[in-house]
Amino acid sequence: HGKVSHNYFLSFFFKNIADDVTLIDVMEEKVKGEVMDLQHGSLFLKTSKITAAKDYSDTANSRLCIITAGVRQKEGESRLNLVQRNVEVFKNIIPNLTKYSPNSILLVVSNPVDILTYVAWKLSGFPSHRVLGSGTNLDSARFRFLMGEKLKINSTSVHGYIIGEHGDSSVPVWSGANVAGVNLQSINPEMEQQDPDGWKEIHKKVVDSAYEVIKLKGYTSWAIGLSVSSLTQSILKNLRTVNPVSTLVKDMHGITENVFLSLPCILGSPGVCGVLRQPLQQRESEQLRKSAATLWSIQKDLKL
Ligand SMILES: O=C1N[C@](c2ccsc2)(c2cccc(Nc3ccc(F)cc3)n2)CC(O)=C1Sc1ccccc1Cl
Repeated sequence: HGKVSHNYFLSFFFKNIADDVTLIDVMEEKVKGEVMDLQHGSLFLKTSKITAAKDYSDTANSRLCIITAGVRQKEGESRLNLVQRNVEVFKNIIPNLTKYSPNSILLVVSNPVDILTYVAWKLSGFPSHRVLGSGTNLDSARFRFLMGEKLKINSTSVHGYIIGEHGDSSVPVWSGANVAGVNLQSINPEMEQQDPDGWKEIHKKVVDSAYEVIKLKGYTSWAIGLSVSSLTQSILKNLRTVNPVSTLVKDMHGITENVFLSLPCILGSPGVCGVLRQPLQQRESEQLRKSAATLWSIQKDLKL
């Protein structure tokens, strides 16, 4: 809602992700103005149809529905209270989207993303492979950027996954961090323990930099927009790339509840085509199970 959500998607238009984009927002005048302003740039874009929806019927037969709507966390508001307010917002959005696009894929970006992806799954009744959350895709992008800075190697060649719960409690999979298959752990085995070059510091910087951007500019838009654009491209073009996104992880890594957490997923036109079972250290799978329990303790009380 407001200026942030639409900034998310400028990268959409710059990267020719889709040829037909419909924006819908409770701020009807705002979205009408945004779309007009984008249409005036058509000469310079390759997105043939940009529409401001007057109502949900204008979103009919969408292949992919991206949900960025949500209320902002109030000063000192508990996460549970924020979630319940966002559940009310989703009770409006999800049934309307699925009524007009019953075969679409739902991609949730709104925070807290792992819980709201579960909420979208429950409210939509869709099979779990057609409901995913941006999850730790942004966390992992920042992680690869920071490792690339440290190694002076382009982040596209520095591989590494942050999995689990998006945000403060995310889990870096150090055993998988590598350049050209050369595991960073073998480059300096102590990185887990003494951590001479501050590798542990990198995961902390992933979290701290989120707060730093908020402090400096008040919100985040470009990195999340670009990271969601890349997920969208893989789905709409059936690229089958592997990305850390929030998916139903029940029966994986000893998790028994219906919760959504990020694991490496193969993304294509069906949605989540597969989930990679990474060998995790005891400590890593324990953190996933701890997050699963935390999310379930909130989810079980939600009135859906
Ligand atoms: O880059 C961000 N910015 C946000 C933000 C805030 C206002 S506008 C955008 C951010 C930044 C910092 C904290 C934070 N916390 C939060 C937790 C639960 C919510 F429901 C909403 C926000 N959110 C939203 C968000 O999730 C991110 S990524 C992020 C956040 C915290 C730790 C690590 C990462 Cl990789």
